[in-house]
Amino acid sequence: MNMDKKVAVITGSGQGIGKAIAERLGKDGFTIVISDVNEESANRTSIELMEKGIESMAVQANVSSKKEIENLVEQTVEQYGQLDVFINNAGIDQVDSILNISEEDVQKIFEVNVFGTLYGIQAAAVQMKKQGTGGKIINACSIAGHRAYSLLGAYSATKFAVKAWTQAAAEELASSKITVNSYCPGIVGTSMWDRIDAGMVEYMNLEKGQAFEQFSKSIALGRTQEPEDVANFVSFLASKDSDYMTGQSVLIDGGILYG
Ligand SMILES: NC(=O)c1ccc[n+]([C@@H]2O[C@H](COP(=O)([O-])OP(=O)(O)OC[C@H]3O[C@@H](n4cnc5c(N)ncnc54)[C@H](O)[C@@H]3O)[C@@H](O)[C@H]2O)c1
Ligand SMILES: CC(=O)[C@H](C)O
Repeated sequence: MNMDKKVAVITGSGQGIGKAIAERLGKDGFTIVISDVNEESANRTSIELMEKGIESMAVQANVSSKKEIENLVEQTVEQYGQLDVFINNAGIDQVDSILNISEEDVQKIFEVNVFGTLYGIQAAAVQMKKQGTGGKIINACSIAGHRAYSLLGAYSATKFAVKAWTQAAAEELASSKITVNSYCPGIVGTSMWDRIDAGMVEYMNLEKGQAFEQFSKSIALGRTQEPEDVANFVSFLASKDSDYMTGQSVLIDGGILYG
């Protein structure tokens, strides 16, 4: 174990954007803790990183359990002695109309996207304050945290909440030299968009892939986003170069929304 190396935890990093962030931060020199509710994908991704020469371990954790997130931080510190960057990347989607959405579904998406992000901020901040070394907490927001989309009402509400956590936590933790920022991707071709497309085409009577295609037309740069496009920006947020930035939820969407 190299105690000079910084340690980053990424939730929901068994696949998709989280996995790309893990790979990028590993290349940047971080020791990486892969965490996911899906134990198999977490283990597989961690092994892939180690095969690339990146120091890594996997911890299965469901972000909607405060206890499991506290345990994730404990295991990280037990293994590597410190926590420098905590990325609340895990999130789930949901496609439904405002009139149809059920209490159970709203509860479920808020438990993961809103409560889960809060538990991550809390557990990471407690450890970083104990260390007295400062740190960086980074959250997954979205274009849907800047404007709400029809059929994505509950999802959008959760991402507005992530933006609120980011601002409040940034103010409260600044005196401990802990910064809190969010990345707000646009349309990234992961399994999340496969599910959103499937849900939307059913509602709108379209063919498979057409909802993704229609949304993608709004991207000024003319291509959909790769997980690596997001990871490149998160690399900056996790680095010293972002030290003077806090409380921001930054659009990284190829030019869909401006502001
Ligand atoms: N894909 C996009 O276009 C897009 C755009 C903007 C924001 N985002 C956000 O980026 C993040 C990652 O999205 P993605 O596209 O990679 O999604 P994805 O569905 O491909 O991957 C999400 C990962 O999170 C894990 N996960 C789900 N629920 C969990 C829980 N309760 N606890 C721990 N892990 C859990 C899944 O097992 C999976 O590995 C999400 O927060 C999402 O809202 C995605
Ligand atoms: C999934 C997501 O956050 C946007 C709407 O693409």
